[in-house]
Amino acid sequence: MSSNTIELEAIQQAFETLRRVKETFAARGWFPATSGNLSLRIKTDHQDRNRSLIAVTVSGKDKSVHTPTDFLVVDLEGKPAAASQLKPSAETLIHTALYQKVSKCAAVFHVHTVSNSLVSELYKHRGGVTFKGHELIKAFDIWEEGASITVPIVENYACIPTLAAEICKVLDSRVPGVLIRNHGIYVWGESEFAAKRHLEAFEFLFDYHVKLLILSKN
Ligand SMILES: CSC[C@@H](O)[C@@H](O)C(=O)COP(=O)(O)O
Ligand SMILES: [Zn+2]
Repeated sequence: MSSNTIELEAIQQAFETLRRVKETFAARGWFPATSGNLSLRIKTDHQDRNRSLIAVTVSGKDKSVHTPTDFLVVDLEGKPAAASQLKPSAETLIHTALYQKVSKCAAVFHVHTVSNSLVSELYKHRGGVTFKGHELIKAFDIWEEGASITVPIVENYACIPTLAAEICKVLDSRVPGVLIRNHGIYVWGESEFAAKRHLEAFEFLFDYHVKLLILSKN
């Protein structure tokens, strides 16, 4: 089999995986008003990380609808790997920055939810939000009893290279996610499975926290 055929198959596989993730998250209402974006590192036969290709969602589409043009391939600079009319996510440079900065990063997911936005607004002044003693912290592969994690929060800069740089400044190797104030969350993992598990755990913690705050006010 030629390396072109292998690469083509890897691209198709990545698109299919992203399609399944997109469908699952859309069913949960995690892509309101065309927001959110997803990417996956494409497994190719070459080992050079700097030559990696990334499958990413096309910008501005209704992510609850399945079409033949929902994804495209970009390089680590965020440039389309082949001539295309399709526009990669406006936030592609955040994805590419994470693939370059986080070791073994293989998938990056971004969603806007009411709970992640509320938590980001409530705790931005502290630079992060801390969760302690939750069973679901184990989803981040942290197993000590009573463990705590702090999810960093950055300002929502309109300039994407600035936003990407700010995210890279606050990375914590134990915590695979960063909140952006009144915007959403970026989450990653060593596989699509791990990134999805991480995102579900973060969203559980945010929902729990917001509901606890409401209940404690009554
Ligand atoms: C329509 S609001 C959301 C966008 O501004 C952006 O934050 C977002 O998440 C989606 O952008 P996209 O270019 O579709 O990947
Ligand atoms: Zn966004």
